[in-house]
Amino acid sequence: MNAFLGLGGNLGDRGFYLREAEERLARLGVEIVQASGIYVSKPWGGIAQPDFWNMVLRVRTSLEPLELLRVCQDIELGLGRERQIHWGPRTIDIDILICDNIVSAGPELILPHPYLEERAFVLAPLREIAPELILPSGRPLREVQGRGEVWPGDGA
Ligand SMILES: Nc1ncnc2c1ncn2[C@@H]1O[C@H](COP(=O)(O)OP(=O)(O)OP(=O)(O)O)[C@@H](O)[C@H]1O
Ligand SMILES: Nc1nc2c(c(=O)[nH]1)N=C(CO)CN2
Repeated sequence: MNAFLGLGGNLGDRGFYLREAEERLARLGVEIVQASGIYVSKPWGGIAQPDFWNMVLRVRTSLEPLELLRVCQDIELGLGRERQIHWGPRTIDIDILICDNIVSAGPELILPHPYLEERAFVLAPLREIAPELILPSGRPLREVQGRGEVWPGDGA
């Protein structure tokens, strides 16, 4: 399965958590095919909190989508992610954005990610690594901006 993952965090050493999440994914059966640069973004969703660092990975894995979700959640927990406020601050969040052309609306996993087209902090790094991508809705990625302020960071 080919997939895109969205990573982000806004607590602690944000560069460390992004790098560490990438390394742990690779160790747990998720091959990193391509990684975007790191982007800095204003918090999306209306909660006052520190700026985020975000990036997107193109990955390949033999895991099923729900298995991939578990791996992502285990890494989040291992890196000190605590679920407190919905859309609130966190050390690391790993969202599954797209898995092949799988569409699912299960209780645990919604694919494609429901806010994919609304989040500039996801669309900007995705555009860097997949500029020709046609989004699951049929819209070309290059024409979709989403909402929110995002700019290329200077790396970790
Ligand atoms: N595509 C997906 N990727 C990751 N989690 C998902 C997805 N679809 C549904 N979920 C579910 O969302 C639940 C809440 O996830 P989480 O606490 O990371 O939300 P959030 O990061 O605050 O918000 P958001 O998912 O909008 O980024 C998870 O327990 C997971 O079961
Ligand atoms: N800029 C930005 N804003 C967010 C982010 C994020 O990763 N980046 N994640 C959220 C919860 O998933 C809520 N808001």
